[in-house]
Amino acid sequence: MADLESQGSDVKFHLKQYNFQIENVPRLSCTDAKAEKLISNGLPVILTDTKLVSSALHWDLDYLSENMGEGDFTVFLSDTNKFMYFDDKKIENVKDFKQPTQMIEMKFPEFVTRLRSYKEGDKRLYMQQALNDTVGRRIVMDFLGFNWTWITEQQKKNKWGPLTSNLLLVGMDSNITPAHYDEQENFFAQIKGCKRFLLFDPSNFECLYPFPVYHPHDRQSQVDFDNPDSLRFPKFQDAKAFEAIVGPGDVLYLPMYWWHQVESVPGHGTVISVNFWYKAGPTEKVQYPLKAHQRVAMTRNIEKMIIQALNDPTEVAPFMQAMVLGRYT
Ligand SMILES: CC1(C)c2ccccc2-c2ccc(C[C@@H](CC(=O)O)C(=O)C(=O)O)cc21
Ligand SMILES: [Zn+2]
Repeated sequence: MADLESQGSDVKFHLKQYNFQIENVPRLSCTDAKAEKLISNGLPVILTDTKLVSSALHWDLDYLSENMGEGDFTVFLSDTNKFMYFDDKKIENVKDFKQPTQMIEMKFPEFVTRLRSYKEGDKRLYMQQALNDTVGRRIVMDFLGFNWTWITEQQKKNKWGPLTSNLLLVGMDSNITPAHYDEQENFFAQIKGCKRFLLFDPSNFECLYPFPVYHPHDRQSQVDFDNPDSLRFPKFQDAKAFEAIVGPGDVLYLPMYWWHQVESVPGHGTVISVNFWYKAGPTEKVQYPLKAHQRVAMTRNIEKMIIQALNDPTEVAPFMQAMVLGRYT
């Protein structure tokens, strides 16, 4: 991908500014031993030459419109540029929960028409759809042309579990996926346009204040990065971000449990990506001190146990406070 810096600092200028510390994620060739080492240690790295999705670098809205077939595709609509994930199975746990986005199904050509007729004030769109067998045969050929040899080798070397899905993501530039973490390993392949990732090590758990596990926004940060509430979230300013800007052909290794906020860089038009989510491998044997992501997994299990035992979300906080305040504090 053309080096962003060579496109002058205007790209940097477009990027939103935050007041936490930001360092760069390394950009390396996938043949570089340092890259292998980072991946095996569960550290993020941008790989510049995997050819993982070279067979799809010609994808654009017209090509996809002609070849994505007759299926329905999942599109999220938002009144703002933020597309916050929510688990609809947990909505009943939170009184008057306000859904931040609307999910609708539509044919690909309709999605393209709406994208192209977008004007200020309209709802923004973000398509997020697992690639399935309803797609046309050209897309199947492109999909089969992915560098499965390389990625399957990575899966084996790092003892990951099975590939669970390939999400096709087609969005508008300036769309933002707010900070969250996933419980799967992720090779994120950029096909068209640029995306800026802000990544945070799982040890930033205390700085990013995730919603309760029973909340529809489980795994998402409660902090509004554009207007952080320093009274409720005093440690947010101590968060330590790693920035990764990916363009066509780049693949970002996004380790499981790493927080990420994803911004589609303005001025590059439609943004197309495909991610490769892998289940975790067999849980590594426990060594002390526990790794940050193991603490996160443990915290989640304890929250789930308490919620199940009390069977009432509103009782969870008083229960935990009674257990800890004045006894462990
Ligand atoms: C925001 C959106 C469309 C969405 C809405 C409702 C439910 C789920 C999702 C969902 C899941 C994954 C992504 C891709 C990526 C973020 C990005 O590229 O924007 C990312 O986070 C990852 O690959 O882990 C994006 C989305
Ligand atoms: Zn994610």
